[in-house]
This record gives sequence, structure tokens and C-alpha cells, in this order.
Amino acid sequence: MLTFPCAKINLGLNIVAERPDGYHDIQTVFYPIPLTDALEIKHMDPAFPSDHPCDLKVTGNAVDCDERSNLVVKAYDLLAADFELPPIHAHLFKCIPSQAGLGGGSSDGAFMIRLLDERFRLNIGIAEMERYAAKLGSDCAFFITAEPSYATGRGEILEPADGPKGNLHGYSIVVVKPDVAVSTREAYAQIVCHMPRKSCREIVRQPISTWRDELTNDFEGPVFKAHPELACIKQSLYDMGALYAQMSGSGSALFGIFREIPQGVEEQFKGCFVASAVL
Ligand SMILES: C[C@](O)(CO)[C@H](O)COP(=O)(O)OP(=O)(O)OC[C@H]1O[C@@H](n2ccc(N)nc2=O)[C@H](O)[C@@H]1O
Ligand SMILES: Nc1ncnc2c1ncn2[C@@H]1O[C@H](COP(=O)(O)OP(=O)(O)OP(=O)(O)O)[C@@H](O)[C@H]1O
Repeated sequence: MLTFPCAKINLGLNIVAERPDGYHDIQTVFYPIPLTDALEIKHMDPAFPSDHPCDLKVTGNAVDCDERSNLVVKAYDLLAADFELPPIHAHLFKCIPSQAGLGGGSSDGAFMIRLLDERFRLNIGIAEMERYAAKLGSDCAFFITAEPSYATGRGEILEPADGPKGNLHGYSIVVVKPDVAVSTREAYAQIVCHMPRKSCREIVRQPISTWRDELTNDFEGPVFKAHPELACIKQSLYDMGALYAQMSGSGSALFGIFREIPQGVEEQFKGCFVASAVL
């Protein structure tokens, strides 16, 4: 059985408070984008046994962690602790860039939960799958439904966000990821928390023309200071006609929302990972 874990962007991201558990309370709107990995599972072939009941093969882009730490295997282990799962082979074809703020690893973990639930008829239910996913990472719960969501808490408390779907339908997105890796943990450590004057949830209901002046990602200040080239990419997206441009999550990917995909994006951002799609 095959599935396609998608990436996300954050439309606005405010880090509002430090928590006693070492995490931060955030406010953000998660929006799924059509940039995907591919994830396949099948029963383990007795002719090719493995020392772990979830034998993972990764192709495409390299993932900088060992097999057991991969969120696909962690998702299997999490469910195997509570459900009887047969041994499986899993194949992850990795396309979503890592350390990009696009939630690629989180998506793989959440889609694995969905895949195991469906393939082995576990009947876990959405709310329970979201609870399992939140144990894998703060971003993971969103990917269980991958519907536009307003997220609070660590990022795992989700409510539907209908505004951006209507606002963004038919627009195009360009994602640019330079060869800069940003550690999410280190990025959070740079932040001075504060409440935004207006919630991103409200702003994304307004016309896109207002987003440039009102919607903010609190990571941009410290991350752009450490990597000024990211601010240049954001400015280039605006120069190419973006209606709105922002860094996603803690970076280093940036995205621009356009009426139509502009000419020459590949040439403009030579050396970067560049993807574009209609939303
Ligand atoms: C930056 C975002 O992408 C915005 O959507 C997410 O908040 C990141 O979520 P994630 O990658 O799933 O993060 P996790 O794997 O849960 O946490 C990685 C590290 O980021 C920090 N972290 C993460 C989420 C959060 N709400 N507060 C935090 O302080 C913690 O130091 C944690 O050890
Ligand atoms: N399936 C996976 N794909 C990518 N990275 C994974 C995966 N499983 C575990 N990881 C580990 O998690 C780290 C962060 O994951 P990833 O790069 O996808 O997140 P990110 O781009 O920082 O997104 P975000 O912070 O928005 O969740 C990687 O550097 C890698 O070590």
C-alpha cells in the first residue's frame, strides 16, 4: 500500500510563551502543499527477514538519521506497543528537503500511522491517531488529516482554518530551500516570546493583499540575522511578483504565493531546491 506524505507551510507563526516542559506555545496556521515524499509498506518477505519488524529502505534524498530514529520506524514502534502488527518492509522515497521547516519528517511519521491504521484495519480514529502522532513530534498531529489548521499549544492542538483555503485556491506557490540547515531546537532557543497583536488565524481570513503588512513568522528575525541570504531570497520572491512571501517554520525554506508561477524561478534561485505548484 502506497501513500504520499505532503509538506506543510506555516502561514504566520507566533511563539507566544515558554513552557515548563521545555517547549514553546505557538500560534500558527498549517497549510498542506503538493510537495510530497512517497511511502510504501508491504508484509515482510520471509526470504528477506530483518532484525527489526519494520525494515525501512530510504531512497531519493538522504535522511541524516539512522533507521531506528526515522519517524517512519518510530511510528511503527509506537503503534506496535499497543496493537498487534505483522513485520513489514517499508520504502520511503524522500523528496521533501530536510531541515527546511516543511515538516517532511513529521509528515512521514503521521502518514505511517494512517497507513498502518488503514492497511491493518486498526480503526484507531482521527482524534486518537492525532494523539499518537503528537508523541512523535509537535508538528505531526496536523498531518493526520493534513487539512488547513489553526494550531496552538506545542502545535498539536488543532482547529479547522477555512480562511486560507478560499483565499489561496487557484494561486501558485514557489518554495525555495537554499543549502542552509536550521536546527529547530536552536531556532526556538533564540526566540523572545510575545503575544501577537492580531492572531494569524484572523489575518489569514483577510484578503492576501493584507498579509504582507500583518502576517509574521517570529523565527525570521533571528534566523535571517544568522543567515542574511534567506532575507535576500524573500525579497527576490517579492521582486518577482509574490503577493506574500515568508519563511516556513524555523527555516530554511521560503515560499512565495503568486497569481501565476513566474518565469525563470529555477535560474533566479540556482543552487537552491526549487519547487512550484498550483494550490
Ligand atoms: C517550527 C515548527 O515547524 C513550526 O510549525 C514546529 O514547531 C517544529 O515542530 P517539530 O519539528 O515537530 O518539533 P519537535 O520535534 O517536537 O521538537 C524539536 C525541538 O524544537 C523545540 N520546540 C518544538 C516545538 C515547540 N512548540 N516548541 C519547542 O520549543 C524543542 O526544543 C524541541 O526539542
Ligand atoms: N522520515 C524522515 N524524513 C526526514 N527527516 C527525518 C525523518 N525521520 C527522522 N528525521 C530526522 O528529523 C530531522 C528533522 O526533520 P525534517 O528535516 O523533516 O524537519 P524540518 O524540515 O525541520 O521540519 P519542521 O521543523 O517543520 O518539522 C532530520 O534532520 C532527521 O534527522
